[in-house]
Amino acid sequence: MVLHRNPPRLFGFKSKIFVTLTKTLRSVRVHFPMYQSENNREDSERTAFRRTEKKYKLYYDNNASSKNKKNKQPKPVDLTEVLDFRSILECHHRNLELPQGVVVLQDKFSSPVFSLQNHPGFYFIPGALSIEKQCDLVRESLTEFPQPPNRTNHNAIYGPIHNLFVAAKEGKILVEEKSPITSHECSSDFDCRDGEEWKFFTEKEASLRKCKSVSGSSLLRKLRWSTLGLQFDWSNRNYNVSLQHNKIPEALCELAKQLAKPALPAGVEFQPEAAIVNYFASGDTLGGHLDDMEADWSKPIVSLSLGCKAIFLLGGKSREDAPLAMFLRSGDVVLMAGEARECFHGVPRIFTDKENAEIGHLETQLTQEDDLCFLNYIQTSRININIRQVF
Ligand SMILES: O=C(O)CCC(=O)C(=O)O
Ligand SMILES: [Fe+2]
Repeated sequence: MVLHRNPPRLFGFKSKIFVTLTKTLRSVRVHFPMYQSENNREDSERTAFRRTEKKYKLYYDNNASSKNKKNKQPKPVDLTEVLDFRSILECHHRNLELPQGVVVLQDKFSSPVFSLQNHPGFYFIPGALSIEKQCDLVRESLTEFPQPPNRTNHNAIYGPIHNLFVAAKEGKILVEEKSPITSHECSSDFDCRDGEEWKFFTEKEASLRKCKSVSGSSLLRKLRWSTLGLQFDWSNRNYNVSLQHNKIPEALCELAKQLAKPALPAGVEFQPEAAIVNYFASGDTLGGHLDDMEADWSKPIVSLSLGCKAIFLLGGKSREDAPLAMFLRSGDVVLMAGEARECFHGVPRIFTDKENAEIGHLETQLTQEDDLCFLNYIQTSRININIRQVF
């Protein structure tokens, strides 16, 4: 599944208009399934960025004898060209050597900060987040961050959903109920669902209601994004300051301010105002895009990785520039500021198999009874939190 952040109803009658609109935008941050269709091979290989995405994307071996997807083997991928900042860090610790084009910024920081000669404004901090911090952020990303008034990809269909993670854990079912709410009472245009209201019920209660329903666990699996702080309106591609919102939680704000420092001149402080939390399951990708809706590009985007290992592609200012592939592991932090903000980037692959996911440290930490549900989720998922200053 390709990560898409537009309200799904746009795939209905509005889809043609929306496709035309998005094609005219300079940066299409969203990849639509129809753009990437396997039937449309030419299109998927059109640019250098697309070709590299295709190289690393998850494909299954067609020749595998079993038709059962669970037993299908992923096609092997050549990972020899993927930059690995963890081994660069280990090597640097051993003998202070660095590969050509990689620069180390500061060593007094507990984790060194790497930058790339060819990509000014891009910074990589391997293992910047402690294991405890990673676990806290995984828990928060699943319980607190998707809570209303924060919006998620589910808002457009179901309206605000409270306590999705707990409901999924308890086997609850979301059921549609007709209510007297009328359109003019809705909080925003793109959130109106003409008198429908969805509520969680136990399986037994839901079966008695005979209404449209969907399981909490299926909704959790399909959770693609949530937004914190100022809310981003994906259909209009702007921050809609009139939407009700909470400030970014204090601890996340402080963390982002600290982490942003290497990308800012001394004395300039980062002001976190909005964040996007991306949830990836096996096979999910985030297509090449630019993040260009913020006013001041000298301020970094602070991007935190949690859970399964991923491949991140850092391209140039054109999709024709061949991107650099690098691994992103749980605890790694990326900063993109200045010129790097004009560079296309995306995530073509996450690794959910035991050998490649590299989440052993989370598995040893999340052992308490209460944590098993988080462990269960993160063993086959990746979460990315990227924090922005909007104005
Ligand atoms: O998942 C990632 O590491 C990158 C996310 C990203 O680029 C975005 O949300 O704009
Ligand atoms: Fe991005």
